[in-house]
Amino acid sequence: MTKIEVNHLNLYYGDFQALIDINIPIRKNKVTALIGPSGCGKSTFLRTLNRMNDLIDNVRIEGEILLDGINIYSEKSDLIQLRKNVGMVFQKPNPFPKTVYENIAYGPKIHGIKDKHKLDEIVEKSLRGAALWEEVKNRLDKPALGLSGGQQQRLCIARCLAVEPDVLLMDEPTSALDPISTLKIEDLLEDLKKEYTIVIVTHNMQQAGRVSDYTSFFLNGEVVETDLTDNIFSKPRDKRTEDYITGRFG
Ligand SMILES: Nc1ncnc2c1ncn2[C@@H]1O[C@H](COP(=O)(O)OP(=O)(O)OP(=O)(O)O)[C@@H](O)[C@H]1O
Repeated sequence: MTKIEVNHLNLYYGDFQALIDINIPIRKNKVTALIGPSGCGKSTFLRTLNRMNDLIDNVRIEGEILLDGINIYSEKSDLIQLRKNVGMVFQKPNPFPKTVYENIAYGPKIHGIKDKHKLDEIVEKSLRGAALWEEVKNRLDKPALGLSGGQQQRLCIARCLAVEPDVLLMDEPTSALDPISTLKIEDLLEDLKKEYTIVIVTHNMQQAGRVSDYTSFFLNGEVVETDLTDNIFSKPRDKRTEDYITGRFG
């Protein structure tokens, strides 16, 4: 089942066209990896999925992105609701300079939840969802910035989960982490996709192979091909994909 359908998406930074006629179906409860050489538009594309590019000057977008069949770029689209439904985790963990608890409770509070008991529940559930609860349950009132990098990144995932999104966007979420923390996040993705639809940008080909069900290969602002990850890695249809995954360029 398709969760997000991208139709004829073009994106321009001023005169420069960074995305060219992108068409990708993003399947519900699957992990879709976006791969491709530096500067080919992966992050730009990821940001179109929750309209983060709206925050950048001089960006123009054509085409449509349907989330559950509704165009997120239509005038009627509710941006606050969209960013709640489509959460984002960045390359570098970016917890707020607050306690572990406050990092998670912040979003639900903004969305109107005030009851302490309910907030406690959300904090525990979100931290469990991000496989972090056991490590932090005794230090909820301690600064989040005192956690290790890998813990901080799982905290950022928990912070997304706290507002009950449907989709998680991850922009190279493990590139700043050590191998063990990376493995923890990769394992976590396997669990998270039971409830969420996940789109992940990764430079790491092995990681794409390990964690994703589908892969889209980007090159110079275009999608060369999208297929089951197994097919992309074992029998790509396009020569350029083959050259990239076998390390001939990029
Ligand atoms: N805010 C911006 N203003 C102008 N051009 C931009 C902006 N952000 C990105 N670009 C350009 O758009 C193109 C795509 O960039 P993007 O960051 O999406 O690529 P990427 O595939 O994610 O790269 P990387 O793997 O290095 O992160 C690049 O040529 C980049 O220079």
